[in-house]
Amino acid sequence: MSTPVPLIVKLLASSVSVANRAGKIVRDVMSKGELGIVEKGDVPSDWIVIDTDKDVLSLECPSSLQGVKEEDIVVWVDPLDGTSEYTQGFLEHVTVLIGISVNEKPVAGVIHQPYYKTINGGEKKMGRTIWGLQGVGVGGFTPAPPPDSLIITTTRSHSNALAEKGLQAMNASQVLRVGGAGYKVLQLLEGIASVYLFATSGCKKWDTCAPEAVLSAAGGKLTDILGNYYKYGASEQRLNKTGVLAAVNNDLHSYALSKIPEELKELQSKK
Ligand SMILES: Nc1ncnc2c1ncn2[C@@H]1O[C@H](COP(=O)(O)O)[C@@H](OP(=O)(O)O)[C@H]1O
Ligand SMILES: [Mg+2]
Repeated sequence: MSTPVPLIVKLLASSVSVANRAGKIVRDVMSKGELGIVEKGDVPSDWIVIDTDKDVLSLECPSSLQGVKEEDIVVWVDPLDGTSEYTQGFLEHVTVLIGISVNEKPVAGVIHQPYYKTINGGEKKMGRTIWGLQGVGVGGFTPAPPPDSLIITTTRSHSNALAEKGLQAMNASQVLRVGGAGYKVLQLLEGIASVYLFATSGCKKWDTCAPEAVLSAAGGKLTDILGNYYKYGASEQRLNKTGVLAAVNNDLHSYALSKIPEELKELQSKK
């Protein structure tokens, strides 16, 4: 008799399949040029996903996650992160996010890019799926070390005076303005940017849960601009009031945190 697959691994494997299908639906909707409303009970049968990703299903579950029970888990889903960019045709920025938290902490997650193109032997493939699992690592792509100079990635469509103040204080060699929390964390993981900074409120739990899970599985860190972790329990407020600060390793995170002006931290903590 084979041993049962631990719940977290099963959930992550299903999330990979769900994200792949969701990505296909996003592409189909875009190519038809219409956003329909699906009534409850009228979901097309090909939207129902029953398969699970075989590679993820065979991952070894770390001992710390083996005994996790259903009531300890909250899943945060953003079916279309980078919405403004989606409507404006910046399709590479769009992601499907599924974040799995256990006892308020993101431990596993999926970032799917529906419009990522690969050409293999002349054959074009659309979409790629990146996953992370605490204590195991990440898959679906090849991580790269951070750039040599300080490159910040930040919002393209939701900036304000506070966000700009934070950016100025970084004195970065370059600021990249792109859409979506998922895409910005991928830029960190692929060595395109060093730090993700959004020094104001606006992001929600469903924007940061999967990116935080994937980033931390790769050794990175995502917090608010005070350096505190967000909690992902079901009763937590949806809004990440005190901004986002993320980096691919602890040193870069501490460095960026030290550069955020106290005045800005105080303003955020009083909110
Ligand atoms: N001022 C604002 N108003 C509404 N949503 C905001 C916001 N600032 C940030 N967000 C949220 O943060 C996510 C990432 O923002 P950005 O792409 O600007 O970095 C967005 O996800 P969506 O694109 O899924 O709506 C959006 O939910
Ligand atoms: Mg979003």
